[in-house]
Order: sequence, then C-alpha cells, then structure tokens
Amino acid sequence: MSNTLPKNKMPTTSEKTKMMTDQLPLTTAITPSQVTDEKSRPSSSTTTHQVPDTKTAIELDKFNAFYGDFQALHGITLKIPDKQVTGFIGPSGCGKTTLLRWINRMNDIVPTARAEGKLQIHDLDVLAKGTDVVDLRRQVGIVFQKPNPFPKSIYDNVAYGPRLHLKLSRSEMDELVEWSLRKAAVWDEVKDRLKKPALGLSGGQQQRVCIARTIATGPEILLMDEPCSALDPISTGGIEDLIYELREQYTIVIVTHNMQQASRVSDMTAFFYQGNVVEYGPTEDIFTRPQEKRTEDYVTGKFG
Ligand SMILES: Nc1ncnc2c1ncn2[C@@H]1O[C@H](COP(=O)(O)OP(=O)(O)OP(=O)(O)O)[C@@H](O)[C@H]1O
Repeated sequence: MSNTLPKNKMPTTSEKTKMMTDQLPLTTAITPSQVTDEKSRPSSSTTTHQVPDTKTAIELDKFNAFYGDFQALHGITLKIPDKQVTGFIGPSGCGKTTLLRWINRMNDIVPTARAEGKLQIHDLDVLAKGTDVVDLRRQVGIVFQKPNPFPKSIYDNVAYGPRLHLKLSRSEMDELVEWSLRKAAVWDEVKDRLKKPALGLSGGQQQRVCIARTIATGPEILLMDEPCSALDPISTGGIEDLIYELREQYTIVIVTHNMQQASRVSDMTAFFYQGNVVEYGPTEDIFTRPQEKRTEDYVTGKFG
C-alpha cells in the first residue's frame, strides 16, 4: 500500500526576526459534531512508531477532555516535536479539534468543557490554575477553518494584535505589517492595497492575511484547524507551501481531513479514532507502514 505523496516543497531560509508581541482576541465559536458511540470505543493505548529524537514542544500524558458528562478524549499521550508539522487526522467527531483547542485553552470559553492530565508546553503547565492564559495565547496562535478577517483594512487586520500590546512607532508598525505579510506569502498580492478591506480579498488571500495576523503577534506555536477546508485547490496549494515554509520557525499542529494534505505537509501524524490516538509516528510510517488495521483502513479511504 502506498498513497503517500512525496514532500514536494523545500523549506526556504527563514528570517530570524524575534518580536515581543501579544495575543489576538478569540473570534470563533466551537461547532459540536457527531456524538461518539460509547460501546464501540477502542482501548486508549497508542501504537507509537520510532519517533525521531527531537526536542518536544507540547507534551500530553493521560490527557482526558470532557463536555459535561461526555468524555471526548481518553488518556491521550503524545509528544509533539518542536519546529515540525504534526498532523491530526481521523474521522469526524473523534476529538481532533477538542485537543487543538485545549492547547491554547480556547475551550475555556465552552462552559461544559473541562480537562485533566498532563498538557505541557515546554515547562508551562497549560491546565494549571495559575497559568496566565493571555501569555499562553501569546505563545500559541490559532488559524481557523474559514478565513475570518476583521471588517477592517488589510493593514489594520495585521496591526490589530501588536497595537493592543506594543508601543511601536509608525515605521516600526509598517515594518512589522510588511514582515508578517511577507512571511505569510501574501505581501506581493496586497502591498498596493493595504488600506483596502481585507474582506475584499479572495478566500486564499484572506486566509494568508489571517495567518499574517496570527504571526504578527509572535507565537511559537501555530494551531491550524482545517485551514484549507474553505479554499479552492490553488489557494490550498498556496497555504500548503506556506505551512512548509513556516515550519522552520514555528511548531505547527494541523487538523486535516485531507489525507494527501496530511502526507504532504506533516512530519508527524497522529491518527485519532473515537477520542483516542490509535497510532502516532512519522507521517511516512503512518501512511505506508501503519501498524493498526484501523489506521490502514482510514488512510486508504475504507472509512471516514
Ligand atoms: N461544545 C461542545 N459541547 C458538547 N460536545 C462537543 C462540543 N464540541 C465537541 N463536542 C463533541 O466532542 C466530540 C469531539 O468533537 P471534535 O469537534 O473535537 O471532533 P473532530 O474530530 O474535530 O471532528 P470534525 O473532524 O468533524 O471537526 C464529538 O462527539 C463532539 O460532538
């Protein structure tokens, strides 16, 4: 079996710019999806492949997540490597978004949501009561399924977060906006219309402006929840190229339903099923040498 596409993009050399920045407001509401069949839930053990010896950015150990009485995630144990792309794949309702949204505590805004176990970003205990959520979200940016630019100009979208928390001169802000838009590979397309509404851009351009807005605030980790699901194939290709380039500088976690996308952009892949991580390892292993039948069936399209 082999449905892996080769990694077709080479990373570019990244700038080493470092910024002191702050968070963006939360703008998107969670969408509940299908309810899991409790009886058919598999055991919570994870098959882990030989994992390259790299620094860990995010560590989970026996992590459980609940919505009221419903347990959405069961004993998740994962080490997400630093400065790599980790893909979360699995059928609808298996808990991918739930986990993504715990990484920067976005689930705090869901009244029934709670979590227990270990969820650590470097030395930071994400679930601890004393954790500064503002600071956490400064480290962990999120990009959503549908591009969600603010009803403002392109420039003001990108400058929004930095303006809240940084005292920059006009020229410093111009520089930061340009740097962010360049980093998000959309500068050439928007440089002559920075004062025009971001909502007037194409979907793919809007998504790249949203990525620029996220990186303008200086995160170390980028969470992406199906960032291409609302985009056409050409825009999707543009975002995938961008993810590949950003991985040199950011730890990226991406939820995707697109198996080809997962195999193209991810270094590591975790296959989720009914609230468990069934199998986790280098993407090539998951797609070409899965050890679990359920993984093989999923990546070959037998169910989904
Ligand atoms: N706010 C909520 N309240 C109650 N249950 C929820 C809520 N959000 C998600 N769920 C439930 O938690 C489980 C996991 O949902 P989640 O959205 O994390 O899955 P997913 O794998 O990301 O699905 P999809 O691929 O469809 O986005 C599902 O059974 C879902 O119905």
